[in-house]
Order: sequence, then structure tokens, then C-alpha cells
Amino acid sequence: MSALLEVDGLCFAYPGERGTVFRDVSFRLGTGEVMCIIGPNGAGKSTLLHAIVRLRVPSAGTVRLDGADVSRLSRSRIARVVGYVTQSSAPAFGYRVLDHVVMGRAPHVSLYRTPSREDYRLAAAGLEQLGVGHLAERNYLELSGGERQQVDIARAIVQKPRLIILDEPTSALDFGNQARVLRIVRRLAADGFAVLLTTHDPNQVIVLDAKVGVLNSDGSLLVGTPAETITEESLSRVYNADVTVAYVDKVHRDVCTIN
Ligand SMILES: Nc1ncnc2c1ncn2[C@@H]1O[C@H](COP(=O)(O)OP(=O)(O)OP(=O)(O)O)[C@@H](O)[C@H]1O
Repeated sequence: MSALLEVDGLCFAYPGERGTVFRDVSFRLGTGEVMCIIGPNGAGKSTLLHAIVRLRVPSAGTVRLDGADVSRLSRSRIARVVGYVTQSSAPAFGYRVLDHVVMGRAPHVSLYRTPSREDYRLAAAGLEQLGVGHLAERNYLELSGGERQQVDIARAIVQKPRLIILDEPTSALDFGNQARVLRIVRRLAADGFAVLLTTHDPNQVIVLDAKVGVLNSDGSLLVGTPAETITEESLSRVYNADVTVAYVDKVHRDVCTIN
């Protein structure tokens, strides 16, 4: 049986730029699985996510969603399978948060039809799920970066996709909200979603016990388990820093820190 997401031999170069951002990237992601892409700044993590959802056209390789080549799928077909939360979204208009989230229903709402009461119920439930129901009546543009991140994840969830892609979903979140988002990621996987996310914190990979893709600065992607990839030697090389990975009895897991 094919995996929900199949990436094979994917390569990407920005037009007019010398050299590829990533090359020969291959991995599989099935329903109920979480995969974290880690790697240094500028390695190409966001570009890889863009190429997967066809916001960027790769120079070689294929991406299949549920067996279908994404290069042959319309934008709305892709949106019915993939909910994508970008790093920063700055809409031109300051919609009410509930309306911003209900727009996540767009792939399920036919053209010219306004969202139904059920769409609004789902949007309100999505905000509650993320613990930000109290923001429903606020103006999206007046939210803090962390609040926006949580609202955007709610919007992706109400889209009812099968694969959720989150580009650095915790980058603007405090400790409490990071823990909440990681719990939500785990619950989404338990509910049968596939989740692909990028992060700068290797500890999250361990907490999520996720499949890992390490995007190196040479453009190669090393895929493995946390035990195989989250090691002092590997992290020190990838980040060009002195990284310690030590088992901490109190939390029953390895913890990564810089020295
Ligand atoms: N539109 C563009 N045109 C040319 N080069 C670009 C463009 N967008 C990004 N790049 C370059 O492509 C490389 C990968 O960028 P990308 O944003 O994918 O990296 P990243 O791993 O997500 O980085 P970060 O961790 O800092 O968010 C970088 O060298 C970046 O400067």
C-alpha cells in the first residue's frame, strides 16, 4: 500500500541561482505518522515544504499525495488533502479571527456559497481545540505572533485535510503553548492525520518520537529515527556548534542543549 505522502528524488534550484537548495530528497509519510524536518538556517526546509505542496516547482523528482502526482492536481484538490500553515501570514485585511478560521473551510465550500452554520461551528471548535476560543471575536491583525500561530493551526485543522504541514509551528510560542502545540500534533497523529513539520528544536523530535529528516547544508536529506539522528555527533556537525545530548532521569528521555 502506498503512503499518504511519497517524495522521490526531489531536487530544487531557485531560477537564476547557482546550485541546488536540496537534491535527491526521498521519504514516505503515512497516516498517523509525524515527521520533523530539522536543519540549519537557510538549509531549505521551507523551500522543501513549498515544493511538496507545489507552491514551488521542483527541478526534478516527484511528490505523490495518496498515490496522485501533485503536478497533475489542481490547487483545490491539493487543499482538500493538505492543510499548510506557513511561517508567517500577513493578510491584507484584518478579519475577525472566527472568519479567518472559517476561510479554512474554503476547499469544501462551493464557489459563491457563503460558509454555513456548520462551517462556523467547526471553526469555533477548532479554536477551542487550540485553546484560543477566547480570541474568536478579535481582529486577526491585532493578535500577537504566538496567537496568530495558534489561530493558523486551527484554520488548517478545520480544513479537514489528511496531511497537516506546519512550518516552524512553535517558533513564536512560549513554553506552555509549545507544549500545547506538541500535544495537539500527537493527538492529530493519533486521530489518523499525517503531520509534517519543521523545527529548530531537536528536543521536539524526541518529545514527539517522530520520524526525522535532517536537511544538511549540502542539500541532502538524511531520514531516520530520533535515536539515529539526534546524536551529539550529528547535531554538532549539522549546526556547526558544540551540542550535548544527555539522558535526563526526571523526564525519562534524552535532552539536547548547546554548550
Ligand atoms: N525567492 C528566493 N529566491 C532565491 N533564493 C531564495 C528564495 N527564497 C529562499 N531562498 C534561499 O534558499 C535557501 C533556503 O531557504 P529556506 O527559507 O527554504 O531555508 P530554511 O531552511 O527554511 O531557513 P530558516 O531555518 O532560516 O527558516 C536560502 O539560502 C535562501 O536564501
